[in-house]
Order: sequence, then structure tokens, then C-alpha cells
Amino acid sequence: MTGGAGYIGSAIALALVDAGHDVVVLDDLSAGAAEAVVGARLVVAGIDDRAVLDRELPGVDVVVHCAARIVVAESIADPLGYHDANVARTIALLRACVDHGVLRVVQSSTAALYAEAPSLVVDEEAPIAPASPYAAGKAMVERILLDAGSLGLRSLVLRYFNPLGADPRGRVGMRGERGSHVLERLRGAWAERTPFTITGVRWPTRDGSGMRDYVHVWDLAEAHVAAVERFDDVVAHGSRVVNLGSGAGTTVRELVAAFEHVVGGRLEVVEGPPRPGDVAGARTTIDRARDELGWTPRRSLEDAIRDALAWAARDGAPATSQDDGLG
Ligand SMILES: NC(=O)c1ccc[n+]([C@@H]2O[C@H](COP(=O)([O-])OP(=O)(O)OC[C@H]3O[C@@H](n4cnc5c(N)ncnc54)[C@H](O)[C@@H]3O)[C@@H](O)[C@H]2O)c1
Ligand SMILES: O=c1ccn([C@@H]2O[C@H](COP(=O)(O)OP(=O)(O)O[C@H]3O[C@H](CO)[C@H](O)[C@H](O)[C@H]3O)[C@@H](O)[C@H]2O)c(=O)[nH]1
Repeated sequence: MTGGAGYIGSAIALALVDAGHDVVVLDDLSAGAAEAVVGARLVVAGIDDRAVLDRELPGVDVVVHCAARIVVAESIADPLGYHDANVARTIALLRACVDHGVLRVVQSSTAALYAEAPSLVVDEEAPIAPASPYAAGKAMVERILLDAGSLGLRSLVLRYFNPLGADPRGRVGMRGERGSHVLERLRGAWAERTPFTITGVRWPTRDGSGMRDYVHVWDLAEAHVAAVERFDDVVAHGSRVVNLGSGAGTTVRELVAAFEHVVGGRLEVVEGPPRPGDVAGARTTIDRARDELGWTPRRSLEDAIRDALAWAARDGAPATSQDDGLG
């Protein structure tokens, strides 16, 4: 798999190892950490390193392609760099896969490519309207995978909603600075006894704050185990898209309440304007994931918060600052 030294990829790799699979992680460590690779073999290289791909691809059953640059704001500042990293290098990877007859790809995609949905619910057929080079690159890769079906390549495109949490057994979790991530903001506010700002309180949601579909990262990882194991049943040919979320929408105010319940205390909450590019949000339906992958999320929002806090405490990670300019 690619990107297996990152936040989500390290969970996927470990869940695959737990399930008894042989996993090779290809990661250039541009954002990931070697220590995040547990139980799998790490190959430090770019996804377009042809010599490495020629050595490693023979015998691979499924490529799980998770590597990407992921910072939306950075993609707006550096669109060519993002399309090079996420689109051009993916083409190089896919070319090597086809050349070696490795014709099953599980692709990490994102809910960020959906158009805003007035109903606040999307399924896989909902219209897409990527609003950043990051999301547009993901949409382009989805299209390239579809087109590569004529070469015999089959792909299972998994569009993630908002991952939270860490391995419930504490082996992997989020590393480094993710200052804009709402749970990191909540954790920082709690640790430093500073106010938590709700960014936007006039959205068309039940309480005015932004809504997201938060999914436990270990549930997400288990969905990939199902994707790998059921690949041939789900994708007979061409490309199939499956959304991965909890199926429930949670507003920021509800998330704050869940956080307070887990930590057993109150946060000081202030209301602020939306961040640039913010959206009301949406939840996904999870019928297709259930029917085709045989997967349903098993962990609650509070489980995710608890696991993230336990991981952060164990990792010795510093509380994030409130004004790092991300997001
Ligand atoms: N985190 C989210 O909220 C979210 C939401 C939807 C989709 N996704 C997708 O999930 C995937 C993983 O995201 P994440 O949050 O774990 O990010 P991350 O930055 O933690 O992990 C990405 C990993 O890819 C590696 N990488 C990047 N470019 C590479 C290259 N050219 N060659 C080899 N390795 C490379 C990095 O070193 C890192 O280990 C990405 O494809 C992302 O687009 C993430
Ligand atoms: O200090 C904060 C930070 C966030 N929020 C709110 O919390 C929710 C979640 O915010 P996140 O930034 O955690 O998640 P987003 O879905 O807004 O965006 C995230 O997921 C996207 C993909 O879906 C991109 O990856 C993006 O870079 C990443 O920040 C939003 O309603 C946001 O307005 C606050 O109220 N206060």
C-alpha cells in the first residue's frame, strides 16, 4: 500500500496486518513517520519511483493507494505542485501497476469532492463539485481509474468523510501538527484552558453550527480490510465508488457536548465566523458500504474522542495552538 506511514494509512496497514495480510508500505515519509508503520515492511520511496515499483509490485494482489498531499489551503497556494503530487504521480504508479499485471486498486478519495447538498445528506450518486485543487485532483484520479478500466484495471474508490480517533489499542494515531482539525482544536482548548471557537453559527443545520459525518479511523481501516478481501465480489470490472462515514451527522455543538462528556468537564466556547471555504457539511448514507463491503461502523463518536485523547497523551504530542493559520 502507499501512504502507510500517514494517519489513515498507518491504521489501514495495521488493520490489514491484524487480519493476517502481508503488507508492504511504500511511503516517502514527506508527511508520515517510519514509527507509524507497525508490523508491515516499509519501503521509503515515492509512488512514482519506477525502479522500486518494478522490484516491489510483482506478486502484489491489491494496491491500496493512500499517499497524497492533503492540505486544502496548501493546494490553493500550489495547485501545480498538488496536481503533480496527487495526479501525475498517481498516473506513474498506475502505469507500473498495469505493466506488472497488478490490476486491483483501492483508492483513498474524499467527501470534499461533493457539491453542497441542501438536504445535508449525500450518497455515491450525489453531484460532485470539487472546490479546491486538492479535491479536484481526487476527482481527476477517480476519472483516470474509470478510464483505465479499458486496460483491465479494476478500482474500488473509497470516499472518506471525517476521520477521527486512533487505534483503540494505542499503536497508531495522528502525528504532527493538524492544527485546523476540529478535534485537535478541542484538545488544545481543553489542555491550555483557552476558549474553543465554533467557526460559523448560521449554517442551515439544526443548531446553526457546521455538520460533519465523523467516522472512527479504526472503522475506516476495517472497511479497507473488507475492501481488500471482497474486492473481486465488489468490482467485477471497471470502477466502483463507496462512501465511508458513520451515517450520522454531528454538529460542532454536539461534538463539543460529546467532548465534554468524555473529559468530564466544560469548555469555554465562543462563536466566530466561518473559515474561508467552509461549508455547512453533510452526512453520508452507508447502504452501499453495508451491502457491498459488508461493513458497518461499530464505534461511537465518544469512542473516537476517547481513543484520540489516549493516543495524544501516550504520544506526548504537544497541545496544538489556536492560531496556526491552517484551514
Ligand atoms: N484526513 C482526512 O480528513 C481525509 C479525508 C478524506 C480523504 N483523505 C485521504 O486519505 C489519505 C490519507 O490521508 P491522511 O490524513 O492519512 O494523510 P497523511 O498526510 O497523514 O498521510 C499521507 C501519507 O502519504 C505519504 N506520501 C505523500 N506523498 C507521497 C508520495 N509522492 N510518495 C510516497 N508517499 C507519499 C506521506 O508521507 C504520508 O505518510 C489521502 O489520500 C487523503 O487524501 C483524508
Ligand atoms: O476551531 C474549529 C475548527 C473547526 N470547526 C468546525 O468543525 C467542523 C470540522 O472541521 P475540520 O476542519 O475538522 O474538518 P473539515 O471537514 O472542515 O475539513 C477537513 O476535511 C476536509 C476533507 O473533507 C479537508 O481535508 C480539510 O483540509 C480538513 O480540515 C467544521 O464544521 C468546522 O467549521 C470549529 O467549529 N472550530
